[in-house]
Amino acid sequence: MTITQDLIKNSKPHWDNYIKHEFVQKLANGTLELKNFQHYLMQDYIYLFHYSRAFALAMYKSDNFEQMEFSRQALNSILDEIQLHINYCKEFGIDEKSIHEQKESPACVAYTRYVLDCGLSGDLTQLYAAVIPCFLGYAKVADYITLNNLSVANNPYQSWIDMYSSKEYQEAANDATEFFEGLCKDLSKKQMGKIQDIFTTATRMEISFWQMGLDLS
Ligand SMILES: Cc1ncc(CN)c(N)n1
Repeated sequence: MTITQDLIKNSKPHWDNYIKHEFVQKLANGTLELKNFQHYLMQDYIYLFHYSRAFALAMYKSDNFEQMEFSRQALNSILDEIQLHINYCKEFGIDEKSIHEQKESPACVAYTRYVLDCGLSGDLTQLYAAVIPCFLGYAKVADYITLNNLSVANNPYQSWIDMYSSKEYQEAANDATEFFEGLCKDLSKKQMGKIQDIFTTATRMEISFWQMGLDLS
């Protein structure tokens, strides 16, 4: 069992509640109301802003150029994706002005500032423990939908599913996971306890993020 498989196992049942959340089920079967998806998408824009800050912090927390290069590439690809995200929002009837004018939801504040705090008060490995549930989790959500054939014909959210099932996203998630496992490999049992705690907390934050989409909170 890999380090990440072990972290996932120990974070159950939260991990399963994240991957199979009601928001995911509705997105897969096409019954998610547009207003819920729009709210989620708009908040995800803010989320991705702070997530980018987390990778900038990861560069600062790096011990060598190799580590710095990994986070630089991850940051570059998120920054490229932001424009795609804005275009994607437009397809779902959200204009750029309302994205910028919206208020950040409590779930988004809690999650993103938690991730940043892990990096500010901890080291690079702790910061990656907080971002891996996000990076890898969405690849697993897409796998869960596609491998179980949960998506329906003419699903309005198919492009979202396709984006996270894409070879590019899946490879990026695997690369980040491998990088994270490299950072963990010489940690003591006590240090791994802290990593588990962060990983599980970030997983619980992902559940709250889906719930925010459903509750329009
Ligand atoms: C909340 C959240 N978690 C994960 C992802 C996928 N990187 C995302 N866009 N937003």
